[in-house]
Amino acid sequence: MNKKQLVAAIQSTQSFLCVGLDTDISKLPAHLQNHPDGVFEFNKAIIDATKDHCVSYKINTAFYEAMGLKGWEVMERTLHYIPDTHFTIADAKRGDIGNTSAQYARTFFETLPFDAVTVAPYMGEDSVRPFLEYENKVAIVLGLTSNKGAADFELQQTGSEKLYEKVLRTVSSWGTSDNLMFVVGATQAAELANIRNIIPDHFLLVPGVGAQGGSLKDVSAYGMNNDCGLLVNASRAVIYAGSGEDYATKAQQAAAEYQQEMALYLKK
Ligand SMILES: O=C(O)c1cc(=O)[nH]c(=O)n1[C@@H]1O[C@H](COP(=O)(O)O)[C@@H](O)[C@H]1O
Repeated sequence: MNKKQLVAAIQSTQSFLCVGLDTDISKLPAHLQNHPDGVFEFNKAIIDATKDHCVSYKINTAFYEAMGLKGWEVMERTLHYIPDTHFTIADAKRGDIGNTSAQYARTFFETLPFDAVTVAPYMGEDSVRPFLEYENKVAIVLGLTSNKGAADFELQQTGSEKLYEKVLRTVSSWGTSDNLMFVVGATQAAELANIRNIIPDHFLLVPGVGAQGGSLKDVSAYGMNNDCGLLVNASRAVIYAGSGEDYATKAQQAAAEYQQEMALYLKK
């Protein structure tokens, strides 16, 4: 799925919700704990329940890598279960010397046909470039993250600007708003107006609403552009909205609540 199709999906669904499939085996509802394919059954039910309320799914690879061989297989089946009307993100936060990044790009764009992968910019242009060489694929580069540690480097002043501002300005010159997006944490809404001055056209992947306390209202007020330009991710707040046998219904309700609020902001 490309940017144009994503914008059309946001318009028709009236949602810019990305559901995060951070499926933690220890948090599965009791009746799935001993199921031989519990993680996939859980993901399948969550996708069925939420697909009408969201436009994207983000699979955080850590939760699957932690399961070993079986985890990769579950991740692949989950990816193929997501309808192709939805934008798929591998949240893998990769980035290495050029030839290694090329293998990461192959992993997440060819072997596993995701639409996008999250990328760390620390190693510079040659580490990001291989992800930009694919048509209709997107590198989502970490800009200003949602965590406390964002203060350690990203928010530090480097000469006339903060480090994350330098990252946005420099990385955006390596590609286009078609093949690049940036991560900005919902907990960083105060910086969004400034971020929009630097990158007015790029989509932002915004994690940090729900469990991390970020405000959807503030993110929408300061982060939206003419294309919407936002994919707001919620993982735990949706997939663990319930913990019993009705977990999928509870997830649907949580996703529908986000979607209803998003529809209001899209109309503004
Ligand atoms: O790249 C990310 O997705 C990401 C960046 C960031 O700054 N903060 C952040 O929380 N994330 C991811 O977004 C998801 C947030 O999960 P919840 O806090 O449960 O909604 C997790 O998969 C995180 O790894």
